[in-house]
Amino acid sequence: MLLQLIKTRLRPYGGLLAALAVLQLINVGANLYLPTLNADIIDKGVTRGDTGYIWHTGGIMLAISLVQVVGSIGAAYMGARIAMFFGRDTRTSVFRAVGRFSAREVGQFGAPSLITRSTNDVQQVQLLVLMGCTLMISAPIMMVGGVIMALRQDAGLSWLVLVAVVVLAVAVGLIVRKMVPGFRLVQTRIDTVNRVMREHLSGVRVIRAFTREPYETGRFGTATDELTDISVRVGSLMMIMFPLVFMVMNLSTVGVWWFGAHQVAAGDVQIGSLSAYMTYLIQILMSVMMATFMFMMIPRAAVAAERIGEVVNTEPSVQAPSEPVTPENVRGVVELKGATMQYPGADQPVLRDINLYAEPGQTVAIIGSTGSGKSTLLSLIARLFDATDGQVLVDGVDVRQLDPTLLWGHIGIVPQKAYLFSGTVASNLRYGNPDATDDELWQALEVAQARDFVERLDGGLDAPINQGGTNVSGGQRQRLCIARALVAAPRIYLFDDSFSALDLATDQRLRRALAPRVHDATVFIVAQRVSTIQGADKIVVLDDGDAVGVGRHEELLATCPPYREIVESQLGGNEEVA
Ligand SMILES: Nc1ncnc2c1ncn2[C@@H]1O[C@H](COP(=O)(O)OP(=O)(O)OP(=O)(O)O)[C@@H](O)[C@H]1O
Repeated sequence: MLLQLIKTRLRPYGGLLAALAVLQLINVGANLYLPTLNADIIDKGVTRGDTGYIWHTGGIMLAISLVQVVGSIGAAYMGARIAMFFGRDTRTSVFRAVGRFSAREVGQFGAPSLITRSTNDVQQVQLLVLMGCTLMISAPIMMVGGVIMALRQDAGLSWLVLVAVVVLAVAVGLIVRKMVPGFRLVQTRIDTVNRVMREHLSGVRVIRAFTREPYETGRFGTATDELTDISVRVGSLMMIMFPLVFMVMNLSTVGVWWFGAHQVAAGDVQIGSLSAYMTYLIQILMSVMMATFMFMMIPRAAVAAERIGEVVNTEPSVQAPSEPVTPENVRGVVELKGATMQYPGADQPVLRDINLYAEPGQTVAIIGSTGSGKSTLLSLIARLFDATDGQVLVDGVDVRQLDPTLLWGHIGIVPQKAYLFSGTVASNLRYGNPDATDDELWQALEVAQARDFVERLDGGLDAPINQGGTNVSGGQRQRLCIARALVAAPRIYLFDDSFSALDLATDQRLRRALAPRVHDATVFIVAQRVSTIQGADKIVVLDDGDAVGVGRHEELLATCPPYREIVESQLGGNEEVA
């Protein structure tokens, strides 16, 4: 997964990678040549007292060092650019994948995990790419080149290099194997910390009201302790690597001096060659150490890449058809034929065999007890979920055959949990219609009974709105969401309990103003209050997923006992209210 992700994402940067390879070659080539020149200065210049040779070779060394500096800086710059591009592209791909998800997939991963995956996980792989750009090319060349150059100096001590490299490689391999499961746990525990933190922030008022701070602090403490615990365990393994590398390096150096001194004494090797050999051995072991760095990062990046891959490769359950039907004009006729819906993992359907027909100009109200499936029914129309059985049709076409973007473009949804985006009142209202004029925004606000309060806001239409709309009241938020749907002027309106935060008088005024505005659209209203819906053309009474009654208010009063019960409980038998 890791390799595939890196390959796919780096494909567009072939040119930059080639430039990086050239710069790395220059850098490493210069690094490898310098000790040989140094040996020459000692053996041919210093020992023979040839000052001219020392100056000449020293000059060449200086020039090569300059080239090496240029190569090294250039390679670092290119590597950083490639890694940044990689991070940006991968984050974008995760963001796009999440954008295609239906509510089902978002629920499956959970928002905190999706955030960790698009930030921390991407960063882990990005770090590896950065390291890779710096070491992937230079470390192997340095290793192989170092071995060749060392052999050229003195073949008698090559067994030492071999032993050192094998000992290091085996030890590192064993440690890395132990680290992989640890890294997986680290990422999962970061998810948990994020989840607890998110819940704490969103529920801060409830936590205070119920004085549950000690409990929440405890919960957060446990989550961070668990993360610390596994991080320390993995970190300890990581820390073993450095002393190990240095121990091998130091022992090898002692070995070279020990055995080399005997050879110098016997006159088999010159002192300059031994010093160059020493430098090459250090270079070889340094490159093994650099490769070790990479190996340390690979397991964590592999886990992160797997988690990114899970998001990017998850097929959304709500799929766009391969050959979508694209009607020229959407009228907004909605029909449900035997629609049944069962959430994944649930024992039984939350909606059973729902049949319903609504056309433009009609208002359909849906009423029923909590959890009876009202929001789910609206979700089916908007194709936020697909019916597990039966059909949902818009203008006679199964919604699964329609291009989802086209369908959503004709649906104005006011969700039960009113949500506003960070920005201004105007930017929120224009969400579904960026070209709407200020006049149109004011008209929509007027219908939604929000004109007065927006006029009073500092800045009016340009008044700032916080993320989620937390700087306006629940009722104001609901009215802004209604206005937002009106500005988009869709063919089908879905109001999911959108009037619940309004007082009775405002609710009544809003419905009166709304009626002429949506008279040629198909309107669905989910409501708890009978007064909100009793004028509807059709009322659907849901009871535990079954439509136990469909008809007008008077009809249902006469024929549908569950409806009569609801009416009596709310209006005390006086059905003429509002
Ligand atoms: N994403 C989901 N995954 C699993 N079950 C769900 C999901 N959404 C809703 N449910 C379940 O489906 C049932 C119907 O939920 P729905 O939100 O449609 O009810 P509702 O009538 O709109 O309720 P309310 O009046 O409280 O808003 C509930 O029992 C709920 O627990």
